[in-house]
Amino acid sequence: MRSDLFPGYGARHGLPFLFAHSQPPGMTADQEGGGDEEEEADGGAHGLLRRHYLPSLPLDRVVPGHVLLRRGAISFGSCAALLGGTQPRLLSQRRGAISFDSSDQDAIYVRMLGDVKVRSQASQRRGSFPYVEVRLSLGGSASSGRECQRRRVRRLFSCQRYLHAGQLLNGRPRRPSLHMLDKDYVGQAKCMLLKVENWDFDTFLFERLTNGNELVTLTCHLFHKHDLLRHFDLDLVKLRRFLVMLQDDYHNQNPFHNAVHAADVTQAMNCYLKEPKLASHLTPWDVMVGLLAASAHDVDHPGVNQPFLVKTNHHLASLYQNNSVLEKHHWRSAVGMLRESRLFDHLPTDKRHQFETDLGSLILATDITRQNDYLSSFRSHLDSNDLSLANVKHRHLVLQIALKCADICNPCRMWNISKRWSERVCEEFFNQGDLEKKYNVDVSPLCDRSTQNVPNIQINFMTYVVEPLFVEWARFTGYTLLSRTMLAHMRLNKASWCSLQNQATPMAEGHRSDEDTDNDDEDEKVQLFSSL
Ligand SMILES: Nc1ncnc2c1ncn2[C@@H]1O[C@@H]2COP(=O)(O)O[C@H]2[C@H]1O
Ligand SMILES: [Zn+2]
Repeated sequence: MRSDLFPGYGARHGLPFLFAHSQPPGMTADQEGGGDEEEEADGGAHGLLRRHYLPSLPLDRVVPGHVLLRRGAISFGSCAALLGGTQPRLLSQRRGAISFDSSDQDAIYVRMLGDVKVRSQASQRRGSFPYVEVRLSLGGSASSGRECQRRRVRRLFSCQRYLHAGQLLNGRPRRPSLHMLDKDYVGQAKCMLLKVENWDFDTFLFERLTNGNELVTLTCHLFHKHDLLRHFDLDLVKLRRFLVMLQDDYHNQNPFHNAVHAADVTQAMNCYLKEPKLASHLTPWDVMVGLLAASAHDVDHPGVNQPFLVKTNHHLASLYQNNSVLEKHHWRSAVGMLRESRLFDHLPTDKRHQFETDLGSLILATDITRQNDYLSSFRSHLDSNDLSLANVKHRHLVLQIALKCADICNPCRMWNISKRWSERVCEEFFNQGDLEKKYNVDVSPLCDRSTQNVPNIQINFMTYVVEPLFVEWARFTGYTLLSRTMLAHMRLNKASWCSLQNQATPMAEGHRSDEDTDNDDEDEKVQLFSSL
């Protein structure tokens, strides 16, 4: 690995934050940043206490007070800091933009990129690696500084966040050319919502018609439709505030893992919740957990996969011990936002905790590396015909499977929509591969654009990941029209990719992309995708 993958160096040279988080081997945090270290009497039985003052790196930033209070972000919002323990700036370690106390296990979550203040400065970009460069290029002019300051102030008025979701204030790129057409677009978006239960719902179009507010608009609509606001006595303002935060924390610049994907998965989840076999047993609680898990399941996704985070020693990988790293991060981020929004403040504590636990268990099920565990459990229940949906545990398993299906349902959409998702997901893989080459780390399977092609990736993904899951789902639903439609689309799409495969860029010699999969058993083929 090159030394410039490591912190300090990364931050100073404008390299991605993703790389600016750990220490070069053999170097302490203090050495790294030239920070001071001093010994203080703590006045207690411990005698002398060694404290590490964190260095101020060029890209370091002050964490504003309101951020300290919000979301329990890292240690600065975790119990130790809130209860008057260690001060954030005196914490024992730093990782990239953020300081944290590694001994504090109460942190709710760690933000991927730093804090809100920073994101509002680089309002056009979110995400890990292009991020620092954008910041640097914005850093120069006084007028841009003033504009950033203004934006930051406006952002504090959180009511504006939901009134003007998706625009200026929440850091999403403004979309050109709507202006006078806004009203027409809103009308058309409403029309689309009338058919929100149709499988041919086009989330890309919905994104345009809602001017980038697809996730907020769709989820709010579904909450109304399922009468969840009334049932749980929810405050609409708080719900919108939560959803705007959520939408805001998806990274628009990810070709695939962005808020449109979240909206797409939420729409699919709603279709599955409507399946008669399931719908008749679902409680409002199940519906609410299912919909919110779908909306939140990839929040703050950095556009690279877990192996990438592990091999670049990303702080999230160590925080979550290299295990379901991204999924845990999505879950904890969502919990942080839920708490900040106070959406469930009126519910009893045990209910709130129950909701957070259920949300986590659904989101963690989307970890594709665990696909076979869930699939075998589901299959064996179907084989023995012992699923009882009156049983809360069985219902929960079915909800997990439903969310898994929703997460990878893009190959089961109509060709013109499905193809766009396929191209986007491969673009994200290849972008990661480009980064890996650039920084001289192993290129992940399927991420090398010089040896892979889209049709081949799609055919394998459908054959070894999508089809086995949807076949079982169809069996569970009793081969409903929706299940048959999805399988039919998937098979047609696969045939289309097969015919396109012949025209695709030939693989480099010795690197046929199916080479790795030809002689392996199904499990290994799934694992190939699991590494994504
Ligand atoms: N069309 C697709 N082709 C290949 N991989 C996909 C496709 N759709 C989803 N995936 C992968 O499936 C994974 C499901 O979990 P993730 O959202 O973490 O990341 C997703 C992608 O890595
Ligand atoms: Zn997803």
